[in-house]
Amino acid sequence: MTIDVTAEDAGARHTALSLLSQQTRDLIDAVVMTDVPQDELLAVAAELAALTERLNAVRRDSTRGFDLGSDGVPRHPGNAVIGSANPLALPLAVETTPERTARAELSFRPAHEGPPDSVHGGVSAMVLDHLLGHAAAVAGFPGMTASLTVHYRRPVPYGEPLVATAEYTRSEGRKNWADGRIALPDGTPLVEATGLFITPSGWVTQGGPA
Ligand SMILES: CCCCC/C=C\C/C=C\C/C=C\C/C=C\CCCC(=O)SCCNC(=O)CCNC(=O)[C@H](O)C(C)(C)COP(=O)(O)OP(=O)(O)OC[C@H]1O[C@@H](n2cnc3c(N)ncnc32)[C@H](O)[C@@H]1OP(=O)(O)O
Repeated sequence: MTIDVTAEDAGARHTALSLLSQQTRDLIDAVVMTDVPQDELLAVAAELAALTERLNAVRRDSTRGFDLGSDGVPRHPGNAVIGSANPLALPLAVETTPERTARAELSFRPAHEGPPDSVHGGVSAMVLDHLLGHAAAVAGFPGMTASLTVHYRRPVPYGEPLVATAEYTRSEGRKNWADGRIALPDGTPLVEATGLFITPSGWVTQGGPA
């Protein structure tokens, strides 16, 4: 079966994909938290296998594209952190200032658990990696993460409102740095990070990632 997706309204299709992704996030959390009997687990697994088959009826050859706007803001529906069409993404809704900052309100979910009752350190690092890179990009310096230094100050709770912030700090040639943190709403820092984002030489002449 083939479907000409270009014939569909792109906005409506994106809305539908976002809805499917959100439903899948809810499903993931339900799987992590469920306590239904074993027979029911097996029955749901069989239904899910059938649903997966329906989605696989028409598959893309490559993942959804990445687009960096002239404002430095990435548009990337398949992204693992911000992608509205990626069930693994929170998704993070990032607010920016053109000068150098990025900010997002977020709440982690049970599926992000690492130590008991708190968020896996790798998940926190992933969020900060993205947000720091975002801050560098809106400052005019998009780049690939070369290094990320993370300091874990306090356990990060899931299911509670948190705030992530990042700020571009400086550049040396193609090397660009940003700092950021995940904090409680009252400003108490939980995780702090510094990242080095290197603009690949090809991007300098092309004006951004292809
Ligand atoms: C939405 C995210 C999509 C992914 C990113 C795409 C676009 C980004 C643009 C905007 C997006 C906005 C927000 C989000 C942005 C980012 C968030 C997450 C991004 C990622 O998730 S990204 C995946 C993980 N990331 C990689 O997959 C990198 C693999 N790697 C490479 O692609 C190369 O390795 C590269 C490009 C890093 C450097 O390559 P290169 O050839 O340009 O560098 P070169 O060797 O010329 O060195 C030049 C100078 O940097 C120093 N230097 C080099 N590497 C260093 C290191 N690691 N540590 C410390 N210093 C280093 C040298 O010592 C020299 O220093 P000096 O000039 O002083 O001698």
